[in-house]
Amino acid sequence: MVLFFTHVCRFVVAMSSDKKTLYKNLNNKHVVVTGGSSGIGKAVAIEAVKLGANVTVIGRDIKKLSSVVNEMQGHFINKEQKVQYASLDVTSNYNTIEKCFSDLENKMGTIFMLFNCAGMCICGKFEEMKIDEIKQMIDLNYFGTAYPTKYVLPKMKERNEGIIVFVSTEAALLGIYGYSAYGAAKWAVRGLAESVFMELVGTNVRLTLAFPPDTDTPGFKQEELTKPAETKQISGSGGLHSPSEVGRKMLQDALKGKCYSVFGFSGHILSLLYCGNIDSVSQVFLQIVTMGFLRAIVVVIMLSFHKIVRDGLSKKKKESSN
Ligand SMILES: NC(=O)C1=CN([C@@H]2O[C@H](COP(=O)(O)OP(=O)(O)OC[C@H]3O[C@@H](n4cnc5c(N)ncnc54)[C@H](OP(=O)(O)O)[C@@H]3O)[C@@H](O)[C@H]2O)C=CC1
Ligand SMILES: CCCCCCCCCCCCCCCC(=O)[C@@H](N)CO
Repeated sequence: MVLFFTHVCRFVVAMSSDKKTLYKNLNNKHVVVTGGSSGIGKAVAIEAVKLGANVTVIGRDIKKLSSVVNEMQGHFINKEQKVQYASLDVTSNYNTIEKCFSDLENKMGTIFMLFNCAGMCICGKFEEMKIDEIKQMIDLNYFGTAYPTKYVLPKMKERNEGIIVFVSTEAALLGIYGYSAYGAAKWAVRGLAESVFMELVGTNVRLTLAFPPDTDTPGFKQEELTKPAETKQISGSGGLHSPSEVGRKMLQDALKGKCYSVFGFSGHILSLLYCGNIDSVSQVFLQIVTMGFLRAIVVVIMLSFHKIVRDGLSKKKKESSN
């Protein structure tokens, strides 16, 4: 029985990740990575350099940016390759974003790929979040993705080529305790992607929506400091992944023109169940045949998450009565 289940799972993962690569290298192509100075974005930037791309990394802190530029130079695969950074707060108003992106294109050519990796998570129960934090989550995670995308999208459509990547989270496939303000912003990113998918039908422009699980980045280490115990326990069940593994997979999926990029077992299962756009015939087939069964499994998992929350409540009650 266990063996059968393992084989079925392997088959499911293999089927849901089959697709051919549209672009084998990125020679002479300009790739922009927001949040490219740390964590997942930095891993993506380095992988893109290894494929021959000219890469721009965007962030606020110039020290971090210039150190990544140095690191990227160490991975050049041809003499013509160029890298640069731009210090930009992606929560700025649209005019500022537009000006910065237009300067970048003047310096390094039209943008072929945009990775929206700038983002962060402030955890906590919704009623305990500061008003500023709730707004910051939307400004950074949603508008910080929507505005750069608004800039590149019409140009890509005009040239009829280009790839955009949105970085959401597994916590936008399932509502999770402690990820309320952050999760909502990442659900908005997912919502934007789902509509843009249909607006791209009939064009060669591609959008990839990524759902990373916990990933061991500087941002993750920071968020762990204030993360509620319940959130740690629930989120941890998706495992802890390395930024290079997540960055590489994200880039590969984007180069395949996939709508979705997921990581690990939990990501594959959740994406089958919470399906949106059509990625491949085999994936749709799998969704149709596994839907009921997977729903049952995820309900059991969700009930175990509810138990974690209930246990937390009784622990806090006990502590306050002592
Ligand atoms: N790590 C994880 O567990 C997961 C992360 N994600 C998402 O992946 C993305 C990357 O996360 P991760 O690598 O962990 O984060 P890091 O904190 O390690 O890196 C974040 C990057 O974004 C930049 N950034 C932050 N705020 C701004 C801003 N206002 N304007 C421009 N750049 C900004 C940072 O540079 P600087 O501070 O100098 O501006 C840095 O380069 C985020 O969207 C995150 O929500 C999703 C699921 C899991
Ligand atoms: C067999 C079926 C498997 C289903 C298991 C469900 C597991 C749910 C795991 C949710 C993980 C959420 C990670 C959020 C990471 C994130 O966004 C933050 N680290 C922000 O930086």
